[in-house]
Parts: sequence; structure tokens; C-alpha cells
Amino acid sequence: MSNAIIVINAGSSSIKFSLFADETRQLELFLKGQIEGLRTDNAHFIARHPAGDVVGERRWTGTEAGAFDHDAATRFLMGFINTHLEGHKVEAVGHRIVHGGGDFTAPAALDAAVLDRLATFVPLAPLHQRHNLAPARSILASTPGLFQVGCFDTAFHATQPPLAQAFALPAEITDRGVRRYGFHGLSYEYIASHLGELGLDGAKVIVAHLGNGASLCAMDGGRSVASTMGFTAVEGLPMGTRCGTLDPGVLLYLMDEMHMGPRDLEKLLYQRSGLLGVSGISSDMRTLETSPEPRAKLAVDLFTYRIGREIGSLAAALGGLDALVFTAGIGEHSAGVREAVCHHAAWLGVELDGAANARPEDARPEDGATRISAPSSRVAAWIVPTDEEQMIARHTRRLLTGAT
Ligand SMILES: Nc1ncnc2c1ncn2[C@@H]1O[C@H](COP(=O)(O)OP(=O)(O)O)[C@@H](O)[C@H]1O
Ligand SMILES: CC(=O)OP(=O)(O)O
Ligand SMILES: [Mg+2]
Repeated sequence: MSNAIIVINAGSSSIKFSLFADETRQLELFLKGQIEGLRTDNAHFIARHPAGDVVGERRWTGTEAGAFDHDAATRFLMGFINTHLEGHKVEAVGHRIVHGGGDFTAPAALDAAVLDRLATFVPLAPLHQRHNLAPARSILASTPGLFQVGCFDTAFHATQPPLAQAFALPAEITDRGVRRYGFHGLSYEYIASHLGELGLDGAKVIVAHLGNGASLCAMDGGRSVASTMGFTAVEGLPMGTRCGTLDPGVLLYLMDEMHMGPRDLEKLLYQRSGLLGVSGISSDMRTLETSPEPRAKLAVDLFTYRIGREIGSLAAALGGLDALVFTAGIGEHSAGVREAVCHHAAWLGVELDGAANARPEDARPEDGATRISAPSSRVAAWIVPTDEEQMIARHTRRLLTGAT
């Protein structure tokens, strides 16, 4: 019987899972799925083989769906997984955990004490952390003997120099861990592991992870030296529903003049801003790109303008630029966003190959990595599909091998 690793990526209203067969040197995905709409009146589960055929599907509506929280969803998923192992034996579960604080700069085995420590970072990632931890707690309660590993979005950025991590605040505040951490590290680490194949070993690269959450990472020789995200995953670029960088004076104004409290501000900054807030229409890039509304265009223009400005800032941190890499939902799929960002970065030497950028996705190479800059471009531009789940599976296997 061959072994399998379960990877869980839990968000605020969804839990995604992937099953990897661990039988050869390659970790091979054989099943993936998700439950979306947790704690709404319409929760939906679907699981598929990598080829796309549906292996399981279920919907919960009304009060049944409303009571369907992360714990109940994890129990359902583990039940489903255990009856769809296709002859494999589960040896470990790897989790994406957004914040590891200053303590967790590498993947770690999860037990009750570690989960309690990670729970102290909930205020540092209010959209993510509590939901990331819920499935691990649920599995610890139901299957205490199962090896679980936490993989942290912050860990990849631990290599940043102290200056890149610092806020200009008094020592009694920074000593409490109030500093810049950076996020999307599993995605960046995956991309970094493929830079050699693109001829970018040792290069100065800016990776644009543009999904619901969005950030940029400056990498020198595959190591993070700066990022647009900071203490929390709300800093930097505008995102689906998050505002990104904001003059802190705005917060004081909103508290004093609009009598907003901490929870009102949290809701505003994390859930009512970004593409959704500016457009008043949607947080979804596909909807905005096809909308005739001027406010939809304004939201997309602000998104790409801010990316352009932050690219300038990270190029300065790197002291030069060899390549720009696009990844995640928007980065991989929106030719319009890539074109606008490359236009803003033209002064740095990015020259887009319009035809390569607009080429249909099914014409891309099997691994999806596609060069979209002109042969004469001084700075190369690439699309590289990310795979956070594969990265989590790799880390989980490494810790498992060390633990047994
Ligand atoms: N074909 C597409 N064109 C433009 N945007 C797309 C396309 N497909 C997905 N997206 C956008 O990608 C974003 C979601 O990215 P994703 O990386 O899946 O997010 P997350 O994993 O953080 O939830 C959404 O804004 C969505 O509209
Ligand atoms: C850290 C973060 O912003 O994650 P996501 O993009 O999944 O929301
Ligand atoms: Mg994401």
C-alpha cells in the first residue's frame, strides 16, 4: 500500500484539500476538492481527479448550511477522504497557516501547545489565522495520532534584512514583534524553486502574486529581500476586499470624526475595501474586467497603478531588476492586468511581447511557465503558475521523514 499526504488550505469561508500520493520521488496529486460557502445558506462541496472528472459533490442549504462551520466541514472532508483513498494510507496532513510570527520561521509539527501559540497570532491575520487553525484542531481531536505539519506564509521572508523588516516605531513597540513579516511565502517559495529552470538562478526577480490577496516579493538569488506585505496581510497592494497601504492618519480621522471602533475599522480595511470597495461592484477581477461601469475600470486601474509603483520600490530594494514573474489567479489568467503592469514597468526595461501575453492558456507549455517579454527586453517577464499545495506537501514529507 502506498502512502498519501493530505494538504489543507482553509480560508474564511472555504476549505480546500489536495491528496498527494507519496510513492515515488515525485509527489503526485490524485484528488483535490473544496467546500465553499461555510456558514452561509449555501455550502457546496466538490472533489475532482486532476483530469477534471467529478468524484464527489454535495450541497447544504438553509439552516443545515448555516451550522456548517470549519470543524463540521473538516469532519465531513476527512470522512470523504478516508473513503476515497484509492488504496493509499494517509501518513500526514500539511496545513497552510498564514502567520508564524517571529517564532515559526520553518514548517513545524503541530500539537496542542503549538496550536495555542499560533492562536496568539489571530489578531495579526484576522481574515485567515483562526480559520487556518480550525481544521488542525479538529483533526487533533478526532485523530490524535495523525502527524500534522503547519507551513507558514511568513517563513519564506525570514531571510529579509532587518532594515526591510523594520517600522520606524519606538523600540518598546518593535520589541513586541510589531514589524514587517510578509506573506504568500509558500507561493513565493514554490516559484523560487523553479527560477533555475527559467535561467534565473542568482537573478534579481520581482514576483507578483496577484490573487484575492495580492503582494509582491523581491527575490535576490531566490531569497526574499523585501515584500509589499507587512505586519499583517492588509499592507501593500489593493486586493479583492483589502485596501492595501493607507496613510495611518486616515485611521485616526475615521476614529475621531466617524467614531469608528477597532472592529468597524477591521471590517472596512479587510472586507469592504480594495477592488470591491472602489468599484462598488465586485472583488472578482473577471467581473470587473467585463463590466462597462467606470468604477470597475477605476478599481482595475488603481490596482495596476499601485502594482507599478510598488515594483519601482522593490526594484530599488534589489538595486536592479532582471525579471518580473506573474502568478496566482489574476497574475496567471488576466492578460489585461499583466499588460498594464508591464506598461507601468516599461521604464525599468520591461518590453512586453503582446502576442505571447495574449496567447490562449491551452497553448502554454505543460508546466504553464511562459515567457511574455520580447526577445529584446532587458528585463524578462514570465507567467509561472504557483502551487502552494505542492509546496506544503513537500515540507510535510520532509518533516515526516525527519520524524520517523
Ligand atoms: N480568467 C481570469 N481572468 C481574470 N481574473 C481571473 C481569472 N481567473 C481567476 N481570476 C481572478 O483571480 C482572483 C482569485 O485568485 P486566486 O489566486 O484563486 O485567489 P485565492 O487563492 O487567494 O482565493 C479573483 O480576482 C479572480 O477573478
Ligand atoms: C496572506 C493572504 O493574503 O492570503 P490569501 O491571498 O489566500 O488571502
Ligand atoms: Mg491565495
